[in-house]
Amino acid sequence: MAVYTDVTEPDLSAFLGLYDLGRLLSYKGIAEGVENSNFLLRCDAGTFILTLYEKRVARGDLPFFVGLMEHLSARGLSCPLPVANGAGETLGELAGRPAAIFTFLEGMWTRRPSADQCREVGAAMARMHRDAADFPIPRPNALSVAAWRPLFEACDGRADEVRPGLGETIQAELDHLEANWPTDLPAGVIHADLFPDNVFFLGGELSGLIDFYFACNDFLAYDLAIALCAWCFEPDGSFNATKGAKMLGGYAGVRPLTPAEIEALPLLARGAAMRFCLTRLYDWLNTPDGSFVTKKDPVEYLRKLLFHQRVRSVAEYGVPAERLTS
Ligand SMILES: Nc1ncnc2c1ncn2[C@@H]1O[C@H](COP(=O)(O)OP(=O)(O)O)[C@@H](O)[C@H]1O
Ligand SMILES: N[C@@H](CCOP(=O)(O)O)C(=O)O
Repeated sequence: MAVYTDVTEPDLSAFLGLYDLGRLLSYKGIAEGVENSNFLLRCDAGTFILTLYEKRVARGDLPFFVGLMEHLSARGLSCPLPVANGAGETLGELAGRPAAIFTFLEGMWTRRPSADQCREVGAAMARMHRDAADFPIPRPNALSVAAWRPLFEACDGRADEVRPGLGETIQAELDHLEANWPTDLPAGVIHADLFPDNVFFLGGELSGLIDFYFACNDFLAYDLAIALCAWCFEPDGSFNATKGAKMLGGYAGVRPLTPAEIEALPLLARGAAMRFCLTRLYDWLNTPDGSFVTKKDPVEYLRKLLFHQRVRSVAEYGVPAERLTS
């Protein structure tokens, strides 16, 4: 579930009074999501999403997230557009939380992505990178390589409760990643969580991207590495090279990769697998039993990490390097 904060009808009606959306017709909490409380709103003016920002989202970051969605929408990328109230403000306060209203995006996310959908996601990501290139607010990645060891240490030596030997594998991998992480790749604004549940499809076509709440400045190819992890493995844990080829080809068709990015991709993918293994591990160990939040399996990302550790070149993701450059 993701409704951590209750909203009463009088409070919501008063909040909506600041907007030009007509009367509140109905509202209900949305079960999906992890970070924030989301509600589906119906008003005279149509259907909208109300988001209440919860504790894990820093207030100081909200102008970056909301501003980025405005910026990308203005460039024609399909993503939620923050709705301004009568005073021209897109961020307000409701039920003691920062709150914003967004346009509703039609479509559904896919649980079993096809190879063609992987290609569409790769291309959409590249367009997002291009469209965000002149977004003026910076936000360093709070979950990049420097954050991984502290996150692991915050797990208090309990990794082996999840799987015997996991702690040792993570230690060794952190040593490798810290010693070898690139310092000089093309960088810009990345989504940083472009998983299947954050991409909507409608009638077979990609209809939009949502959930920009991990977006930040980092290496562009790291975003692609995250998506490779999230989209191109099958439920049995095997890597699907057809999907990998489509994803990388879709991206490079819009924004060709540099030779340095291509060489770094297996390492970036190891980092991506480590990042999601660690955040899931932390949540796994720290989410109380009986909580409404669905815990995500850290071992899924351990397996992906072990796969990427064996990859020697991008060709093993399904596509020869020369097809990814201009
Ligand atoms: N603009 C939108 N249009 C349609 N549905 C949305 C929109 N924003 C969020 N949702 C719905 O709310 C769910 C949770 O949103 P998300 O941003 O992923 O939350 P969280 O940041 O808490 O993970 C999504 O899976 C989707 O069903
Ligand atoms: N994609 C992350 C968790 C973040 O969840 P989201 O609902 O905000 O996309 C993971 O799978 O670990």
